[in-house]
Amino acid sequence: MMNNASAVQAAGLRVTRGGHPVLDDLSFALPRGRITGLLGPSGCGKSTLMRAIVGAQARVTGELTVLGRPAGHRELRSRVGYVTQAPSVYADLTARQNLDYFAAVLGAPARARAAAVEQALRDVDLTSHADALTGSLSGGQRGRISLAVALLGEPELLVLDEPTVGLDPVLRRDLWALFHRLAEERGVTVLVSSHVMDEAERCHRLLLLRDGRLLAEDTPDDLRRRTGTATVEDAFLHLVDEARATAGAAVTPLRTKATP
Ligand SMILES: Nc1ncnc2c1ncn2[C@@H]1O[C@H](COP(=O)(O)OP(=O)(O)OP(=O)(O)O)[C@@H](O)[C@H]1O
Repeated sequence: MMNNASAVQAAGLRVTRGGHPVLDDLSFALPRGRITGLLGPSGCGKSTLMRAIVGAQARVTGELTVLGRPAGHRELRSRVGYVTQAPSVYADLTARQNLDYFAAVLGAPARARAAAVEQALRDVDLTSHADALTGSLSGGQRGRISLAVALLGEPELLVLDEPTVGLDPVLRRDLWALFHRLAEERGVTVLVSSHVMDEAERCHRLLLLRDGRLLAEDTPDDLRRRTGTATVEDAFLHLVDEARATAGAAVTPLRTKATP
C-alpha cells in the first residue's frame, strides 16, 4: 500500500544494463519534503537509480512508485524535476532566453512566464548573469541554469545528479542552502546524489549504495550512532567491512522507519 508520507517508494527494485544487474533488490522510501542524499562510490548505480525514478531507465523491474504513480507515468512529467550531471541548456542563448524557452515548452502563459523566469534566476542566484550567453559562462554557472530550468515547473520532487561537482565551497554552501529552502519553505522532496561523503551531513536522510545494493537507509545521526563512528564516511566503511565479513552472504539492507 502506498504510504502518503513518501514521495518515492521502491520494493524489490532491479535494473540491468548491458546484460548485467546494476541495481539489485532495492527497497526504500523517500519521505516527502525532506532532502535525501544518495551516496556511494563512482559506478555504484546512483545515476541509474535516479534515471529509474524519473522514468528514463529501461529494464527496471520491481515496484517503483513516484508521487502516487508508477515511475515514468506521463502525469509525473510536470511534477518531477531532473537535473543530469551534464548541463542540458543551449550554449547560444542567454541564461534568461534558455529559461524563457523552457518555460514556453512547459506551456506557461506569457505573463506568468516572465515572473517564473525571474524567480528561477533568483533561486539559483544568477540574476546578474541573466543576459550573458550560456556558452560564455562557467560549468558551475551552466549547471545552475539547468537547475533553474528544473525549478520552472515548481516540481514536487527534484532529482539532482551530483549538482555540486566542481563547485567552489561558497557555491556549494549556497546550493545546499537553496535545497533546504526548497524543502522547508516549498515542501519539495529533494533527492541529491554525491560521491563526497561530507555532503551527507547536509541531508535529512541518506541512502548508502555500494555495487548496486543498498547498504543503509537512515539519518546521518542514527547511522553514526548505530555504527559507533564519528563521520558518515567512517560509517560507510564500517558497513562495507561488516558486509564483507558476512562471508558469502548477500549484503542485508539496514533500514529504519522513514520519518515524514
Ligand atoms: N549505458 C550503459 N550500458 C551498460 N552499463 C552501463 C551503462 N551506463 C552505466 N552502466 C553501468 O552501470 C553501473 C552503474 O552506473 P551509474 O552511472 O549508475 O553509476 P554512478 O554511481 O552514477 O557513477 P558516477 O558516480 O561515476 O556517476 C556501472 O557499473 C556502469 O558501468
